[in-house]
Amino acid sequence: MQALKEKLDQTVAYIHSIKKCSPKVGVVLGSGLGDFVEKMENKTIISYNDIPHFKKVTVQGHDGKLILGTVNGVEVAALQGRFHLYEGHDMADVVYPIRVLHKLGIDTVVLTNAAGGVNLGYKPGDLVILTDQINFTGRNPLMGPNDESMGPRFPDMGHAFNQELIDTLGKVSADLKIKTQQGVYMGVLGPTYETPAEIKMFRILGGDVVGMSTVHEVIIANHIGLKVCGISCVTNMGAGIIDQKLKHEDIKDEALKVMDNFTALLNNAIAKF
Ligand SMILES: O=P(O)(O)O[C@@H]1C[C@H](O)[C@@H](CO)O1
Ligand code: HPA
Repeated sequence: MQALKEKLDQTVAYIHSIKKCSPKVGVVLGSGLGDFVEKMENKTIISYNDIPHFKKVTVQGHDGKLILGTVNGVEVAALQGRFHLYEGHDMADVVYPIRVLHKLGIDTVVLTNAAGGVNLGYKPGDLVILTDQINFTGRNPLMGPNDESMGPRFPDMGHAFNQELIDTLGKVSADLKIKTQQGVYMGVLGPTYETPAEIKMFRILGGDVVGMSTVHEVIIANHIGLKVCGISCVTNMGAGIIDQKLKHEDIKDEALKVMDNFTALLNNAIAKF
């Protein structure tokens, strides 16, 4: 098997052959949240299909493009779409884009997703600044031999989401009068949505939102020393809270409805990161 470092070198060499760049902030855009890139400036767009060692995107609402550009003068690399374990990808492929962003030079990553509301005080359309996570997938991307040059064998996860970034997001949302919540992301494998009993259990366990991504990206980003923050868009209430049949199409549409607030929050926060 080709060594990870060699693969990363090839991927980054390809990206630099299209555009020399040194982004400060990386953004991963979850289901239905890809339109964030509309407001980016000086854009270079690269399809995942052309990027060596990137997999194919299979989930609707994930365009599969890397957008290099600027946001309020800050150099940003935005990933329009991600890979999920439930698609059948290997864990190494799921977290590979985070490694690529790191190798491109970012020091901060913003992980975004569509999620179900578990906290009964939330409602669809809420933006949730993530304060912590529960990895309920039973899988960890750091299983296997550890490369000490990338990070420690036993990474501390006591501050997985960076407090300064959380504070900045909170302050920017208050200044913009955009209502946000703060809460804990419960990461599951999917692809089934939850049963009402599972949602009830997640609430008891301390989850505020539930989704099928993000937790492994957070682990890798912490391992390699990135500053991490996360925003969930509550696209639906978790199963059993209201009588609603969950469909991915509706989830995408719901995410689109909050795009203006989501973009304003993120654009203004990035300028202060
Ligand atoms: O990539 P994210 O976490 O935004 O995608 C969510 C979780 C599932 O992939 C899908 C379910 O509708 O949307
Ligand atoms: O209710 C949900 N459960 C899991 N993942 C999700 N992604 C959006 N909504 C949900």
